[in-house]
Amino acid sequence: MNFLSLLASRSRATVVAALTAGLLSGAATMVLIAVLQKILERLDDPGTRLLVAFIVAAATVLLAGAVSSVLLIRLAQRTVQELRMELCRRILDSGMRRIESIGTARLQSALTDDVQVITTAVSGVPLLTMNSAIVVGAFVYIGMLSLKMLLGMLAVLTVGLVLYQLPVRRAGVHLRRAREHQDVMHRHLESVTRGTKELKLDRDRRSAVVDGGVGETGKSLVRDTTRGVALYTIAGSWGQLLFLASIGIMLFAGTRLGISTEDLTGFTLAVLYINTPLVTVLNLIPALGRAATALRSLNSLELGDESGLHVPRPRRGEEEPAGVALSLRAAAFDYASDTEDAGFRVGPIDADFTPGTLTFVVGGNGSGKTTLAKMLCGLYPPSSGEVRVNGTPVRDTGAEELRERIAGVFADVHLFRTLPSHPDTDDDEANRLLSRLGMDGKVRVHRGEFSTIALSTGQRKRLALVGALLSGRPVLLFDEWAADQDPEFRDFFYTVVLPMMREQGRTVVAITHDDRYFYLADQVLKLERGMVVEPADVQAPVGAGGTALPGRSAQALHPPHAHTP
Ligand SMILES: Nc1ncnc2c1ncn2[C@@H]1O[C@H](COP(=O)(O)OP(=O)(O)OP(=O)(O)O)[C@@H](O)[C@H]1O
Repeated sequence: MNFLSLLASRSRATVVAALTAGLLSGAATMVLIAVLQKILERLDDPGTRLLVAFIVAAATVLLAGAVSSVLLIRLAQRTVQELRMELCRRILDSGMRRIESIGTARLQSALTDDVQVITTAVSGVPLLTMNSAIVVGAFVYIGMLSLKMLLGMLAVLTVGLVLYQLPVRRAGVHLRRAREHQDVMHRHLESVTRGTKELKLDRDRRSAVVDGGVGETGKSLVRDTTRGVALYTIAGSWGQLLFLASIGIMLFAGTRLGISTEDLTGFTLAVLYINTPLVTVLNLIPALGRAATALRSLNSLELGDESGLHVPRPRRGEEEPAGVALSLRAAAFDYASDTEDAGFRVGPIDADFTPGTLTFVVGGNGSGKTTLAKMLCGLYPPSSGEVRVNGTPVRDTGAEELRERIAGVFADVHLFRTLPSHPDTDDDEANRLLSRLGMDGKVRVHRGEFSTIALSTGQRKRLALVGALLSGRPVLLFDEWAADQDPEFRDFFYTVVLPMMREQGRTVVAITHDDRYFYLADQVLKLERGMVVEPADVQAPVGAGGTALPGRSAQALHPPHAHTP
């Protein structure tokens, strides 16, 4: 995707119409200069015909230019908006690993800085087109006056363009470097916004991030941006200088070359007339250079390629069993290593997760629990082996087919203000659930939207749980949901919520470290260094049957029944 094809790809018809109007404006410019020249030759009595010609030519220059600009302004603004939407879609269409390896700082930078730079350049396109048309029109006029003058002009311009390339190339190098500094800058800024608490507590680190990180990167960013833009400006001034020099050369050498005084007047008039449009065009070139760098940077993200996972959904609309069984068959996921060492492998794992069962995935930190969950959800395609949905390999159905059956609450959950849309969900049901989770008086749901999400970490997770339960998805996955909950709600989660979901025929998978509840599970998958190992005997603790909170029976919860999308 380059800058012009970006515009042209949106609406060819608009581009063609805008260019036609631009060309008309350029042609009218040519006529206008010719008319001006004729008027200058007969200043004592220009006559009505010249007056009418002047009015028509001037009106056409302005009107055609305005039409071209308006068409391009609309197109430019729509292009930027579509670019932003496309970028969001492509990010969400990309494989999780790709997103993780790009990192949030770079994605943020793409969605804000790059799109902003492109917006600036795209907004300049109408001016650029209109003024370029005027410049081209004037050139054609010069050619019509005298081929010698046009050739002389083109010779000067060719030398100018060749020399123009030198600073422009160098400017490109600086702008590309500046773009890289910008990514680093976003990483530092992310530390400031996400690590505020830690930075407030640690003066040395604060100084390292602010002075060393933001400060030093900022210096490099300022240096390379300034050099890049300055070089473009110098190149622009050089172009303008050559243009003016061509007037001097023509005026001094023109008569010796056999060019008439009238033609030389016309030439001077044309060159002076296009001086302002030319300066405008040359001033817009740095913005185009920056936009080209931003586009290259967007292209280098290589988004939207979830290899092997994007296949049509052949089973849409067909009858399916209410429950969804997931299974892993020799499924393994390999993390490539950044260093010389071998990366980390989770698997190969064979496991079944059947409807109406509760599986606990347990193991030490870094043993591979979350990775297994991501494979099971279709977020990570297995490096080898397969994930199956109701016995059909995901590779045959597409990961989307799997993902649409799962509601997950991950350890680093992002809470949306709105509940997942589900036909059976109503506000009352959501509010009943909120009340069961001790959130009444704090949060209400109105028209599917939480009244607030400015809550504690544990409370936000309760809201995410409400969303998952109301989603009606047949598979539920919780990654250490209870870790942030107080003992009362932790107990409620394990002894009421999870068994209730199981009773409804859902396939429930919970990653946990809470060994006192392991006895509640139908199966416990224990991971060690990426492999499933035999768990130690899981015993029901004394009095385990009485752990449900008084008055909070499974029946009192009333979440909707599992359904297939
Ligand atoms: N984004 C990543 N890039 C590279 N390697 C990773 C990444 N995430 C995890 N790993 C590797 O995979 C291993 C397992 O990570 P995973 O998050 O699955 O562990 P976990 O059992 O969920 O740990 P925890 O209990 O701490 O959440 C890690 O030890 C690490 O070596």
